[in-house]
Amino acid sequence: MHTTFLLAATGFEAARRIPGATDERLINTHGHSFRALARADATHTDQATLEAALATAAAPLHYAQINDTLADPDDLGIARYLADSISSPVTLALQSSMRRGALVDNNLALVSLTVSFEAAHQLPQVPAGHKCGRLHGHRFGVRLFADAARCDHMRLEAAWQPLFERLNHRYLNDIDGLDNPTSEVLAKWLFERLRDTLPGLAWVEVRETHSAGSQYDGQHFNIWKEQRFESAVPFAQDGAYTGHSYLIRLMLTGDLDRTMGWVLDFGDVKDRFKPVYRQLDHNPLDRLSGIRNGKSTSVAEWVHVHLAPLVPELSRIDLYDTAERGVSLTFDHDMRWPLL
Ligand SMILES: Nc1nc2c(c(=O)[nH]1)N=C([C@H](O)[C@H](O)COP(=O)(O)OP(=O)(O)OP(=O)(O)O)CN2
Repeated sequence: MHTTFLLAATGFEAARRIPGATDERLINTHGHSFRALARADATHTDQATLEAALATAAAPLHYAQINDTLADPDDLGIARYLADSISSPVTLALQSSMRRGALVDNNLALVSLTVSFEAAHQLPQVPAGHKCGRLHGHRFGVRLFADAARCDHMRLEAAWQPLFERLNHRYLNDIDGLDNPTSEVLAKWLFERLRDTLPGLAWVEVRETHSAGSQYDGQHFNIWKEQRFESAVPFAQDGAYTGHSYLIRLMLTGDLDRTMGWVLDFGDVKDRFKPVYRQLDHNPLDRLSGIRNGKSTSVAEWVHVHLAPLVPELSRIDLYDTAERGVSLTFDHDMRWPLL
């Protein structure tokens, strides 16, 4: 059993000022390229309706002064306005800048901070010859989510700063608690250090590479591995084909392997996906045996059928055919959120 969610994203350019903001820069009129991502249960709506509803909701804000439309023009106010403007229930994630965002989902309201640091590390437990056993490094992406009723962006920034100073331009293995610095261990390390200073901390994300990362919420670990495949799909009644560069995100939930310090090696996720990937990439999707049609929901379901026996930890599949449109199948209730 799984739940199918539809994903739609849009962007808008807008100005705003936030009277009384704790961040004084926001009191003056300023502008952003906003991005909104809506997710709706497919039993309540269809893709075209969701996309049209999101576009209609965002239209009054595009090239406008948000204060003319909204009494509460901060990220949370905008996210709530967009969510409330869509007739089906949606989870709405709003990004106002590279760093700051908000997420609303029924009664849940979160603020987010996206940051990064650069560091070197090596994984001492991996088998000989594994590339991650060598000294290497990353620009690690970090995203923090906290309850908006108890925390704001300024508190997130203030809590992050001392951790940034401890991590940036360091050899992670030298830091107490990070002798095996997998992204899971790092997410837990960050969560445990932020929990006491950051009221309402919900979860911490660590993006280790362009395609892989992990999340920790104090109890559960989720990891993800993304890949792209290039495929043809029919798009008209007469069967004419178009093509997409699909992005698939495989999310896994599980306990940490005590020795390895990870749920499953990102490389193993990629290897187990390989036989499925080969059938998708550079192929017409509607001709795959067992696929209902070329629609993204049927492609994601087909991937699930073929991959779940190979990856029992699989808890969610996100599949985007464009940057603005996708589906998300969740096999575990907790995976409704976090949204990526
Ligand atoms: N579950 C985890 N698996 C792996 C971790 C980790 O922290 N948790 N870390 C590594 C390596 O450090 C590596 O740098 C990242 O792995 P991977 O995604 O395999 O690397 P690439 O981006 O180079 O992968 P490609 O998809 O082949 O480009 C390994 N595993």
